[in-house]
Amino acid sequence: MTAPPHPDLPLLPGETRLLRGADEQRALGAELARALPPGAVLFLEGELGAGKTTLTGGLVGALDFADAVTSPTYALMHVYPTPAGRVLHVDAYRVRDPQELYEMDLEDLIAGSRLSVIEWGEGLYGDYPAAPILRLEHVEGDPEVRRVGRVR
Ligand SMILES: Nc1ncnc2c1ncn2[C@@H]1O[C@H](COP(=O)(O)OP(=O)(O)OP(=O)(O)O)[C@@H](O)[C@H]1O
Repeated sequence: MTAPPHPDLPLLPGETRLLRGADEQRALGAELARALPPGAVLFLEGELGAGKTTLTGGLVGALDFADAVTSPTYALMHVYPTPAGRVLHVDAYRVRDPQELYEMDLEDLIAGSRLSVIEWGEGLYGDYPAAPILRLEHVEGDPEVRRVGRVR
């Protein structure tokens, strides 16, 4: 939790990228997977269809996990056992009480994972100050593009 911010990420804080098509979205996920160290957390914010699952698919794929990645919306958490270590994919959107996350022993799960991707985890931003936050957005007038910005 006291890890320094990650200097080698493809996006700097405040920077934004336009990604055309799911392949570019996956490619950013792959870059992030390579840059983030073991135990790191990546926070994602983005409406329905903004590309969170696609980006996570690229991230997990870069760690040599070939199976399909699906949205964790109905499961709260998916666990992908990649050869590089476990990747957690958590959707905290419907978790109103942060206590619920603590009761899952999330902190220990995160510490023992290669990477943890947490959607809508603002209740945890303070606990993981070094973790980057990405905001994924649709681009008005162009359904073939997504905007990805690093908020922190
Ligand atoms: N950069 C991009 N450009 C164009 N289309 C994209 C891009 N990234 C993802 N998509 C497409 O957008 C659709 C929704 O993507 P995805 O399922 O990843 O969104 P999501 O944020 O996970 O949505 P949900 O909240 O429903 O789980 C998919 O068809 C995907 O191929």
